[in-house]
Amino acid sequence: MLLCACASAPVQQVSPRLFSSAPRDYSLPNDSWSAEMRRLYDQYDQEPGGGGRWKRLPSYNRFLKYATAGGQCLSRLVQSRARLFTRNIKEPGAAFEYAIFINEEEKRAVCVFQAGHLLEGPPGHVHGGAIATIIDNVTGACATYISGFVLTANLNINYCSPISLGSVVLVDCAVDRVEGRKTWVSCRITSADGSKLHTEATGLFVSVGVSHLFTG
Ligand SMILES: CCCCC/C=C\C/C=C\C/C=C\C/C=C\CCCC(=O)SCCNC(=O)CCNC(=O)[C@H](O)C(C)(C)COP(=O)(O)OP(=O)(O)OC[C@H]1O[C@@H](n2cnc3c(N)ncnc32)[C@H](O)[C@@H]1OP(=O)(O)O
Repeated sequence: MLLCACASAPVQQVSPRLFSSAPRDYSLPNDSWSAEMRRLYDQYDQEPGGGGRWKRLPSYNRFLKYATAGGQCLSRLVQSRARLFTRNIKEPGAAFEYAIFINEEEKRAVCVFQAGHLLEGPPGHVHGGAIATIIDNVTGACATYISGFVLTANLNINYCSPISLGSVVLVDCAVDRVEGRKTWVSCRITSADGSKLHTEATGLFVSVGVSHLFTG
């Protein structure tokens, strides 16, 4: 648990700045991307403000940047070293390469995901925990976009066929229902051409105030 003894600090005093002033956007193409990854990315990527159906979500390796105005609840050391799980390996292409696109009208999110060699589970294939991670990330982004700040309350996953290391797959999510604080999202991972089903999942996300993270 990362929260320290000062978890009872008044929430108003916790004003973490989101992202650094010039953060690297990890969702942009890099040299490790295969031609297939690039092709799918181009298929969904659209000009900002162009009125297209899909909007790419930028992706940074940290949520909180240590700022003098905030940080009462996490130690300076923890805050300065905290990194988003999916973006904490520096070598391009080694782990999670992905870009998430949101379709607000359809309440959908699609992620193009290239699974790197550090994600191995069964020989030559992606670890189930890594698959759960990308599902949590994409369904979480979809729920956040529709319902605001949420936490994952429940995730159910059926692993239908293994995903080869280095391959590119599509993670396709949709918000099924919103009821009060609860948002249900379903998800399918398929091969890039959609012909093969790798994984099916459903998630329940519960809306919380940011203060929930500091008060438990
Ligand atoms: C974390 C990153 C967020 C960053 C946000 C910033 C920017 C975002 C931008 C883009 C986002 C991009 C990507 C997203 C990235 C990553 C996503 C990762 C998300 C995670 O990795 S997140 C970590 C794992 N997650 C937890 O660490 C949660 C631990 N947990 C709790 O913090 C509480 O447990 C909580 C809050 C879930 C509920 O607690 P609570 O006290 O607020 O509410 P309560 O218990 O009353 O439940 C209210 C109603 O939900 C029902 N309910 C609750 N739990 C249920 C369950 N399991 N099954 C079925 N129903 C359930 C109740 O039955 C009731 O239903 P009803 O109202 O009908 O009675």
